[in-house]
Amino acid sequence: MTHILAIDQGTTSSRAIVFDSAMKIVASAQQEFAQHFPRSGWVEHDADEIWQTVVDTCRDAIAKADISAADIAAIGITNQRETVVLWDRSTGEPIHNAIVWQDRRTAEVCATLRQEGFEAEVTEKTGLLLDPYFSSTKVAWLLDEVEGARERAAKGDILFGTIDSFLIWKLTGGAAHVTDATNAARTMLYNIKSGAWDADICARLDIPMEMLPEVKDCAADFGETTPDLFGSPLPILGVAGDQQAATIGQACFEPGMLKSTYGTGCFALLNTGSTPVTSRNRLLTTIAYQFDGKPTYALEGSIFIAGAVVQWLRDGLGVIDHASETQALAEKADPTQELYLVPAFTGLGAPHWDPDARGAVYGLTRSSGPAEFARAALESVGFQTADLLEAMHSDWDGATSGEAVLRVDGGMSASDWAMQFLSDIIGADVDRPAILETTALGAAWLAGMRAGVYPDQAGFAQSWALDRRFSPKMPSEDRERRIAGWKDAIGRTLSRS
Ligand SMILES: Nc1ncnc2c1ncn2[C@@H]1O[C@H](COP(=O)(O)OP(=O)(O)O)[C@@H](O)[C@H]1O
Ligand SMILES: O=P(O)(O)OC[C@H](O)CO
Repeated sequence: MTHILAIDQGTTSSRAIVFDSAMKIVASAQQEFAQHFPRSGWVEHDADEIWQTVVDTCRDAIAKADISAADIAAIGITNQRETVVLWDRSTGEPIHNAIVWQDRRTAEVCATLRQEGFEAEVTEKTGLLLDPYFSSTKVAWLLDEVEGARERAAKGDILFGTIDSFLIWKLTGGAAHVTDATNAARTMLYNIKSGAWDADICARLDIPMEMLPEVKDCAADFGETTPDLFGSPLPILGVAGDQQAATIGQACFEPGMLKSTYGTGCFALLNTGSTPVTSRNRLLTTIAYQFDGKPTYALEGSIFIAGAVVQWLRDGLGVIDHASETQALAEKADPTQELYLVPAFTGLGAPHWDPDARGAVYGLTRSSGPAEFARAALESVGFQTADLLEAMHSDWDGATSGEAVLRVDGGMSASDWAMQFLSDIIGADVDRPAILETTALGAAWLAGMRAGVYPDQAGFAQSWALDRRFSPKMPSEDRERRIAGWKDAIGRTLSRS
């Protein structure tokens, strides 16, 4: 029993990864599932389909690893956060499609609650902003729209959970209705300071507390899978939301340590230690991880478009066939042209939070072509990160102490060009680890540590290995000019400007 099975349930695909006793990946399986867009701005998933992809990929990964369930010491789960599932306690059937974190259907409700002055209380208690991104208003929407749901929820017959919670319910055959503190922290119903569901917020949104799961540490006993699923029962011993799992996988365990994950979007988390820091710059305060009942907090900045700007070059403009071609294009771009591409395709996230802004390109000349666009696209990710780090530094003194290093992961961190520009523009070292699967690694470590097969926190931190460090090379006057150019571009793009 030396292997660990990590389930990484993401927004577009489910993955299962088997790690061996040395925390090395031995096999993995991945399945995409359908995205449903019933109306403009609405995004749904079929939770049953997600469940099926999770079971299939787990079985597949176990088979590929050429082991049996009896060789697996524990399961760790990491998941897309905020997405809401409501299901029937007696049948385990979802009562509606899951409403995904990207879904904007509760924008008006949020605006009204904000006008009524509710945001201060929400931020004070949950560390979040009154935005449709988070779970709570989606839960309220479902209780309003599905006939009889609120009454049944009040009797405890309908349960709420984020994806981790729903998966655990299914994996354990309905034996456990639980979640972990990092997922709870994204619901906008959980008081991150007192560590409890907040009765006032639940009452204000008319959400019966009977439907909420029990909240546990990230490394805890979440239940055991039914024996029929994988051949023998497996304990679920680790759970964390995907961005928190990446923070853990990157071993950002000390205050001041910072990671940024570059997938479709980008999520940067700065460990601020045992005290929650309130942002003056509209960053989120969240729980990075929780052990022994003690939360460690983080400031989080979310950017909606990172790798997706590269997808746009491929699918929208058609100037590349593969994401990796951006490197060669950027290298041959005309150095005298300074294009600024603001990828506000779906509005701007932190620190601007402008849902109505739309994308723009500034500085075009007659000789601007694919190479200049590719370079501007990669640069936009660095500039957006610089905005987040500036906000973090202004929010928290600890962010500037010690050796400032940004640890990166996610698909886009494979781009050497983008990572060098990132280092140049933030003026700090950027470290890319040997294992880029940091999200799954984080979940696996939580479970393996709890099972006693993986090292403790200090030992795990020591095992973190560098692939490559990118250090700033850009002269400071160039950096200042480029940042000023970006700020000007952002200022022109904001819908309020
Ligand atoms: N070599 C590369 N250069 C630039 N961008 C890349 C490269 N490889 C992948 N990407 C981008 O990374 C993203 C995929 O990263 P991934 O971590 O798999 O994302 P997600 O988990 O959000 O689906 C895509 O948007 C893709 O455009
Ligand atoms: O599934 P991902 O990797 O796009 O991550 C989604 C985030 O958890 C949303 O907050």
